[in-house]
Amino acid sequence: MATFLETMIEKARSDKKTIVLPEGNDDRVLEAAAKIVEQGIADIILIGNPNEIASKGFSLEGVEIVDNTTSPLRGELADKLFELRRAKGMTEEEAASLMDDVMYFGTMLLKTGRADGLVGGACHATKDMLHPALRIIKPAPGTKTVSSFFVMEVPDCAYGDAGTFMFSDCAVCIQPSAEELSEIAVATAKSYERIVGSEPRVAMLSHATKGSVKDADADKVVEAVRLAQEKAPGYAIDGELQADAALVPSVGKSKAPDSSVAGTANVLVFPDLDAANIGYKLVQRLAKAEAYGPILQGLGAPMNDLSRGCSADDIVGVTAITAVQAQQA
Ligand SMILES: CC(C)(COP(=O)(O)OP(=O)(O)OC[C@H]1O[C@@H](n2cnc3c(N)ncnc32)[C@H](O)[C@@H]1OP(=O)(O)O)[C@@H](O)C(=O)NCCC(=O)NCCS
Ligand SMILES: CC(=O)OP(=O)(O)O
Repeated sequence: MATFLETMIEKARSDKKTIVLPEGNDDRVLEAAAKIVEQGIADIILIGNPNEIASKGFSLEGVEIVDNTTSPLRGELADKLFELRRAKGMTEEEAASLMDDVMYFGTMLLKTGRADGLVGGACHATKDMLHPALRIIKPAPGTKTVSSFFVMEVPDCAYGDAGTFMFSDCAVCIQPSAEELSEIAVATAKSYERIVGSEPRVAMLSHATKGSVKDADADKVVEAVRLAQEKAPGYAIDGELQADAALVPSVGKSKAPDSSVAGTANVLVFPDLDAANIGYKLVQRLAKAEAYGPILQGLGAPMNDLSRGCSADDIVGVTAITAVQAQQA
């Protein structure tokens, strides 16, 4: 059976999109760009200094290299950025100087339709790519809360969909309210359906299962479950569930016998960013899982982050997912 990544690569190839990789100064990004182009996954725009990139010796035939420090597009992109952000207090000088920032420059290539998606974050902290994403690309119409997910592929795992899961929100919302958590749950259910292609079973995680503990944190999840079920009655969404009750059929049956999700969850929604970010990194490192993401959901155009600990192959994977998101946009 094809792995998740093989499926994404095959889909990406079927209708090739153009993806910006803004961090042309990073060897892992150059290695990934060479692989992406060689495998026909996407057309790539690399941002960086062409001489420095050439000196690294990667096979980058067919890759468009744009130097943001000398590009003739700087003026046009700065003017457009100023127009977009002047009401929020940005000056013309600030917009012009942000063209030195590869994340802002790359985001403006996406905003002006020169690319279909962007993947960055190999050598930038998440907030450095979230700021241009949220300020320039902005939430898609009808979306209030932009959030993120990781696709986790856990080897030798009988839980979830034979070891495939989505974890959310591991990157964006620091301390989501019950309302925001319910939006995250519904958005991740939709993402699971669209990206993984099978039916989501969403567990909203807590340190309590079905009233076993009563406190403000557990209550927040209980309220989020109520709101999510109200917003999206067609999806299997349940909680509050502890992780073992969500994943393990026998524990689910004993702790939450009436739950439609307990013991079978493939989408895990964590109560806050601490739990989610720590949780995905533990599974990635201790269970040797592949972790693709963080993939942003709810943005007006596909723009995705990477962990600074990513490998070249992780960048290839996130680029393939971004290209598939661009096909679905
Ligand atoms: C996402 C994050 C950067 C936003 O920070 P912030 O201080 O709210 O950002 P700003 O106030 O500059 O907001 C920028 C814009 O985005 C909007 N925004 C912020 N978070 C948003 C969200 N989750 N969904 C939709 N819009 C959002 C704001 O309303 C604002 O819009 P406007 O300027 O057009 O009015 C912040 O929540 C954060 O740092 N998250 C954690 C990132 C991280 O370090 N993750 C851990 C490692 S992966
Ligand atoms: C998603 C994430 O945790 O990113 P980083 O490891 O770069 O902080």
